[in-house]
Amino acid sequence: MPELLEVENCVLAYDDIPVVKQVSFALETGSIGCLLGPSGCGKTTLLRAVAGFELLSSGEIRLRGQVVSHSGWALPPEQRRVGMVFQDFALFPHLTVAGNIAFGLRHLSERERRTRVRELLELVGMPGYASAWPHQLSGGQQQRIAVARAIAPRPELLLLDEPFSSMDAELREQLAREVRGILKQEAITAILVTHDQYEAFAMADEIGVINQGRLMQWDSGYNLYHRPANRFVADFIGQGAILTGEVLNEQHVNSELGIIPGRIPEGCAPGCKVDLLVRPDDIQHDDDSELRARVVEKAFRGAEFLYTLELHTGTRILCFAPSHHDHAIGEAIGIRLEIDHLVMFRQERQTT
Ligand SMILES: Nc1ncnc2c1ncn2[C@@H]1O[C@H](COP(=O)(O)OP(=O)(O)OP(=O)(O)O)[C@@H](O)[C@H]1O
Repeated sequence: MPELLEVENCVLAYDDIPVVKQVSFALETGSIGCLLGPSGCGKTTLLRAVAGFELLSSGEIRLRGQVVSHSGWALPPEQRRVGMVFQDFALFPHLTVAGNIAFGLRHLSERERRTRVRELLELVGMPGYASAWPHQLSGGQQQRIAVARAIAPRPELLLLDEPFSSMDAELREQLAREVRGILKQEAITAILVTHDQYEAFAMADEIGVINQGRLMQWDSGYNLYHRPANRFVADFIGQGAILTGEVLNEQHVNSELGIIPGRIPEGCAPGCKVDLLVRPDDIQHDDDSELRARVVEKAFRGAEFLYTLELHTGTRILCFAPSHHDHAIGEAIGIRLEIDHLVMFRQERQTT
């Protein structure tokens, strides 16, 4: 059985300048994917191509195995059974909440329409709001109604373009989780576009990190954090420091933090220089450890402090410590490595 959506070797260009370069990924029915990347990386352009608003320079897009876009041709958006939710609340101000949700249901009888609107209001947790007007709703409520309106006609695929970006970080994550629950209940396949990794983690099953039009890695949030495919993903996802190391043998590397075991990148002989990714959770504060580092910055995070520590070499690393370990700036504290998988990349500049 084919995947619901297949994007294969897609290239998109504006004025002959490619902004999406050879991107391929696939989504199974019921799965939520995310295109994540910095501003201008091409994620909206790619989403618009999936919707049918942009023409491909080359490549192919298939829905249920049927080609809907290929070089220079696109099945029009209204023939794709694709729903969309945008960043700015696109509710019709002159229609009530019920009128907005019913907008795409004109093919149904009056009774069926009323039943579906009631069902969706329940689903988005706003059963008493049928006759409210959009301006009477909060931003989060408006976006919930926008989602209800988009999924009312049961699209095969729902596309969400930065739907929560005008909200503050906490509400954004909460709404992303809620909308995930709604989509999962209705078994709707969806693609979210965002530059916010926490929103992506809260909502998506699979995330594609894009940089300058190229897909760097398509993977679960867990793997992007713990097994980044390259330096860009390692820097973009989560926090951490990059240390320099030198390969000692097939299993060990020598670094500013001592000799550490890890999987040596392919083609790296002893003596090869590598970059090591060290996450804040890889470093444990331990008063009894001989390895010490100086506190240069600290940020209170409630249960924890995020310490920026300087090693004797001058390199800075990050460390979470329970907030009852309240150390002063300038103090040298004991640290211990607790690295499960050491992530390392071959340094690009070397020739050996
Ligand atoms: N209509 C257009 N004409 C010419 N260039 C465009 C057009 N739309 C987008 N671009 C360019 O294409 C590149 C990708 O834009 P796109 O909007 O897809 O990025 P994005 O990752 O969604 O960014 P953002 O998060 O800022 O919306 C950018 O360099 C942008 O300037």
